[in-house]
Parts: sequence; structure tokens; C-alpha cells
Amino acid sequence: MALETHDLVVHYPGTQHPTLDRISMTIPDGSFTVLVGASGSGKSTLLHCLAGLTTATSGQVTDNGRVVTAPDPRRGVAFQRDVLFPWLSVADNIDFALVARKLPAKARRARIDELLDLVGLAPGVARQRPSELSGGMRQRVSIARVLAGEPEVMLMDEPFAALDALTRLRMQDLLIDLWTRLGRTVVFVTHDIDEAIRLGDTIKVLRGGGIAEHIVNPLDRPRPADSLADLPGYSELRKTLHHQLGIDHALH
Ligand SMILES: Nc1ncnc2c1ncn2[C@@H]1O[C@H](COP(=O)(O)OP(=O)(O)OP(=O)(O)O)[C@@H](O)[C@H]1O
Repeated sequence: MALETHDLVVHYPGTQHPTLDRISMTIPDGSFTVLVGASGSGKSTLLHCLAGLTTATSGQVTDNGRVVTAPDPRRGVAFQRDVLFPWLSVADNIDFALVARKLPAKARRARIDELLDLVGLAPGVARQRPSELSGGMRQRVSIARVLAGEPEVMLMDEPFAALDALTRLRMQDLLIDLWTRLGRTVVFVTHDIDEAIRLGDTIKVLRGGGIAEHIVNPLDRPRPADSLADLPGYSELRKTLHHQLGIDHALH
């Protein structure tokens, strides 16, 4: 089964061209897909359509064959800025997603401990408020909350963009680890070429309202951050992506 778009068009009122122009694609279950593209190419719009947060002008999104018309717990969404409730503790923020699933109190407490452990946070963090945590820790809590909803599909809109370089690499490792162990589908938006190369099995390049390129990542896993450039195929792939994103033209 899969998440699919069928001739998906989004044309925002007052704009000359459609942002998404008849996009048809298939995201198979368990795959890790990265969406890249220049600013304004429609990455967030496409992700929001997959989530059911944005309504298409025409065409449709289907999730396992069922037309997507609204957000659904099957599809968890993570944003660039964490959207934690500042007045709630970390535990209560995660609990929010568990209550929605109507789990009994005892099971919820145990699940919060498990989720914190899964994203590499110490149990003591549960009592803290988001404002007491670093950006990296807040994003870990955000991911724990998305996971608490047990989504089949994780839709991630530049979730690590606001983090410092080292924390970002650690979060990529965490995500790869979770994806490998939990076997969920991930669709991940980024601007960052190395992030796309480390994470994605397929990399879709958005340009001119469509998917200009669909690249199957030839790099074997693991793809360690400190030796990424040494992996066979890295330079070629990086060159291709630079070219596809028009970065080489911008530099000359
Ligand atoms: N609600 C809206 N109303 C009108 N235009 C919009 C709306 N949302 C997005 N757009 C326009 O659609 C285009 C695509 O935006 P989108 O945010 O999807 O691109 P993006 O590739 O995610 O960009 P970025 O990398 O800068 O986040 C932009 O030109 C943007 O101004």
C-alpha cells in the first residue's frame, strides 16, 4: 500500500502559475522519501496536501487507496518549529497524543517513559517545560509526540533546519535509527543537499510546479556524517543535486 497523488494541482488565488501542477507520484509504505527544491518550489504545499492540511485545487491524494480530505492520525506531521504547548510539561505534551488515542492512564505513563527513551531523552526531562530545554531537546520531544500518535506515515517539514550543525546530524542519526527500527514511511522536506543524501532512499526534486527529477539514492547505509563524502557515488549524487537545484548556475 502507499500514499499517492493523482494529477494534484494547487493554484493559490492571486498567483499567476499553479504552485503544484498535475503531480502524480507514489510513496510506497516503509520508504524514506526526501523532497528538495528551491525556496517557493512548493515543498511545504505538497507535504501539507499529503497531510490533508491543504486542499487541492484539482486532483487528489490517496492514502492506501482512500481519498485524503482532512488530517488523520495515520499521518503524523512535524514542523520546522516545534509546536509544543509551552504551558504543559514534556510528559503532558506527549500525553496529549496518547489521550487522543484513548489509552488508560497507566499505559500512558509507561508509554511516555518508552518514548523519551526512544528519542534519547533522560526520564527526568518529563517534568520539565519546553522553555527549559535546548532546541535539539525540544525537537526530540516533538518527534516523541508525533511517534506517540503511532502514525504509519511521518511527514516532516524541515524539522531540523533551526538546529545547530552538530545537533542536526545527531537528529538525522536518531531519525534514521527510528525509521530502521519502526519501519514507518517518512516524507522529509529539506533545503540541505547533504541532509537529503544522508536520509533519503529516493530524492524528489521539485521545480516549475512538478517533480523535475526522481533520484534513487545509490549510497549504501549506513551513511556516517563524518565520512559521507568518502562513500562511492557521493560526489556524483551531490553534483546531480546541485545541478538540479540550479545552485551551480547561481554561483557563476
Ligand atoms: N496560503 C498561500 N496563499 C498564497 N500563496 C501561497 C500560500 N502558501 C504558499 N504560497 C506560495 O506558494 C509557493 C510555494 O510555497 P511553499 O511554501 O509550498 O514552497 P517551499 O518550497 O516549501 O518554500 P520554502 O523552501 O521557502 O519553505 C510560494 O510562492 C508561496 O508564496
